[in-house]
Amino acid sequence: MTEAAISINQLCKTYEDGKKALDNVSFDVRRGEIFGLLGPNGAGKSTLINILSGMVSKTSGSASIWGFDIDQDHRNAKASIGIVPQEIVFDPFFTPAESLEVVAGLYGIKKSERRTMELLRAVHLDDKADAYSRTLSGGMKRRLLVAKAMVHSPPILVLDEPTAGVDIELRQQLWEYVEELNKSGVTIVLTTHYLEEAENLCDRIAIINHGQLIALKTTPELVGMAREKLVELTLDRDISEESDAVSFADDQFLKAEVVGPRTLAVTYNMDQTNAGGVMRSVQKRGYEIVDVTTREADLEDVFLNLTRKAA
Ligand SMILES: Nc1ncnc2c1ncn2[C@@H]1O[C@H](COP(=O)(O)OP(=O)(O)OP(=O)(O)O)[C@@H](O)[C@H]1O
Repeated sequence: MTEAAISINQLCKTYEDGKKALDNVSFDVRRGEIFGLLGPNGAGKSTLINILSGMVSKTSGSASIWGFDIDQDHRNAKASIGIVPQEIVFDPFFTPAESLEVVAGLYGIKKSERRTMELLRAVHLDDKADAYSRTLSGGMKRRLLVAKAMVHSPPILVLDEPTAGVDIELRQQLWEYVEELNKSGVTIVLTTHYLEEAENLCDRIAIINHGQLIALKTTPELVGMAREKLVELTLDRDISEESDAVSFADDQFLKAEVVGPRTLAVTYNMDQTNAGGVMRSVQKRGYEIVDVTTREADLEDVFLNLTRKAA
């Protein structure tokens, strides 16, 4: 049996003030995958990651990292994971090279086995090796954090909102590096608010909301859950009568909205009808259709639907 990279079992966390941040969460992250942990603000993502890193103590349940229980085999569990924190924390008086050397020292890595320059090159910071960290841009600081998390060559890298405040080009570079790491065998767990990034990068995605796991599926399965489609019709004349739009809504469509004087947006479920059905319904009321656009649901729609239902 191949062991999971991370195994989480009935994990609960209630903070001292009574706030229940995790409510009986169980799931596995498989070895070698890119796993996305999504959820709205305050869902419990950071709490979960902080429990794995040992920064927050759990209330009940269990978790193991690379087969090592976080309570019983704390040292090995910690050695198996590298965490890129949400907040930028670093010592402004160290250079990037020194920062990595300090971390390597903390992990007891021999000087001959350190990979300081290799890591800096990987995150495109080799030309800044000897600059003061305080002179680095926000994006550079974040990339330095990724390098710091990889100093002890852990088999799992966890990135908690790694691209918040990072511009598009740097985000792209960061993801390229993350994908390279993954290809070399590193299991990746990331939390992000950028659903598009999760959709492009992740093999599987878990969604948590109010401390509960509400979905865990492969990315295509999750996107496939979106059975809603939107068709926007431009008609030959103004949709003057309010009753026209309302009656479209009666035709088993999920929503019919007048979005412009001559434009009608209809949302329907692909299992119930199709764009042809929508157009027939409009034509039946005496309108000619001048233009049609359709939009497929994406991960964002699924995410909103699931979190709305669970609210
Ligand atoms: N130290 C704490 N004491 C009390 N409540 C806390 C503490 N840390 C977090 N919480 C609460 O627990 C819940 C989960 O927070 P958490 O930071 O894990 O969510 P999150 O999904 O990471 O959100 P975000 O995306 O905003 O970081 C929130 O309601 C939060 O206010």
